[in-house]
Amino acid sequence: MGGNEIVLFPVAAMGHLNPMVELGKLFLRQGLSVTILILQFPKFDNKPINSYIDTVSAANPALSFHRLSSPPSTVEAPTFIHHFRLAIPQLQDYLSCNSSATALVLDFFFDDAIDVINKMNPRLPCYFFFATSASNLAAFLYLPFLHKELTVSFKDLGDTPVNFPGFPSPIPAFDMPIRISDRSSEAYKSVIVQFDRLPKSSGIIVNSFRALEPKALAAIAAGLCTPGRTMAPIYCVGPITSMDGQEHNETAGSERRHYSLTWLDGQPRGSVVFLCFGSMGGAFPEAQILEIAEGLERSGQRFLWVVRGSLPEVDLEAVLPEGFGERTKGRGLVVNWWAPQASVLGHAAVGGFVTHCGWNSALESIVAGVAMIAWPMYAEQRMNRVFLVEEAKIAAEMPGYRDGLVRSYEVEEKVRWLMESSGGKEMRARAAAVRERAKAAMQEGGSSYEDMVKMVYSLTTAGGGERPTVDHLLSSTWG
Ligand SMILES: O=c1ccn([C@@H]2O[C@H](COP(=O)(O)OP(=O)(O)O[C@H]3O[C@H](CO)[C@@H](O)[C@H](O)[C@H]3O)[C@@H](O)[C@H]2O)c(=O)[nH]1
Repeated sequence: MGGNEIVLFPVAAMGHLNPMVELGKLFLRQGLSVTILILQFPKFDNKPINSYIDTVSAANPALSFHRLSSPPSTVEAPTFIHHFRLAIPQLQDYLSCNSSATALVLDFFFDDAIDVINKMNPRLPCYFFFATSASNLAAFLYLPFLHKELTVSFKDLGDTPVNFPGFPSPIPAFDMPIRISDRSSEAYKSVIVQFDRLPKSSGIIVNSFRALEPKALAAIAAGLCTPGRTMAPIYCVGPITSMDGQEHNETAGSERRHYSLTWLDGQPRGSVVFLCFGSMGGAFPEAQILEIAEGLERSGQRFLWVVRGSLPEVDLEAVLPEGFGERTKGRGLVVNWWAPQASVLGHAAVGGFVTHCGWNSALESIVAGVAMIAWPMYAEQRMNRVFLVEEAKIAAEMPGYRDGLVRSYEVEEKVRWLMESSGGKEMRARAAAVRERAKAAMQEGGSSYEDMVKMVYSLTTAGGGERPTVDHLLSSTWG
């Protein structure tokens, strides 16, 4: 298969870049060559992204990163989608100068490119990588159809349950992403166009596994989400997670090991609640930081909490209640801005995870077999909350997240419930069982493995030739 170059184009933000880099590594293991295009968006926090790329490049020299230069902006406050659109000519240039590219895998936010690429080179297969759940894919694929059925915006429907074929339970309209809550907005219109386009690709790669989301995958396969249309094949090859950028943190005794991991070494097995709210937002106002601190203190539980303020470095002394550090010494650790989350979740001392429900966080928790408390914040996270709480039943909802301020007693009660109650114990056992199903999917003969075989076959032979030999998909993350 050597010589086949797969070009990956992720959104250069951790939650999108990280899984696509992992996908690239899986392709490398199948004998394909891989180039990852990087287009930085000036408004993102690019420092951790650059250091992540440096670490990954050093550990995987065969993975080639190619940086596209930033196009000059033509609008005042560009979104990364505007920014990307302006860079499409650079993507075309790259592809026309690299005739060895045999397939292109685009982040699903870069749907605009497909029309241009199809015109430029109709023989180049173009796939999308869908960085969130298959259940969300089912819902979004149906959106262009629902649009014709509904006459009002989600924002005007309050808690009215909205049914999407394949989404395991109805979604309260309030829980649809804010970006698409107003049907007259540009963002909403572009999402309708986006999910009209995805089915026309050569395939959609989903970071999930079949045993986790059977209803969504069955509905998509039966055409219920795209009635009357041809639908691209779905390859469900996850959970793809990684500890990259964290590798040096793992080994006990390593000088560069993150201090949160060393601290966890001294905690009893399964005793610590980990709180972390993603890589893009997750910044709380001071009032919320105070409520969390008081709740954790009163809960009596052990905790490891990654605090994000509006600036990269929070003055912890100034924002935490006076004497908090002293009073929780030994049983609580507060980390500023960033901790190696996947490694933390994989540490035996961690027993629960309070999360913003970013899909990578959910998958990392599943891979670690850790139950969650769902505190969704933005993007599609409230939809993920519906799935994790109501369908998978490996998360419990943090009350109060809808009110804009979660109160200290809510934090206290929920954390205690997860760690001490029999209901919490059952949920933790369920999470451990889901981990085993995820692992089975990634092993030779498992569903994600088989989907990877099909995908590699489709990427490299365009439907002809032998069934490719594929290495199992398990990485070091699985321990
Ligand atoms: O202190 C931190 C914070 C984050 N992470 C890592 O950063 C990634 C975060 O990804 P995710 O949980 O998906 O959250 P976001 O970065 O917020 O991801 C965006 O992209 C996801 C995939 O589309 C969506 O599900 C989210 O809603 C959206 O906010 C994960 O790998 C974490 O391990 C760390 O290692 N340490």
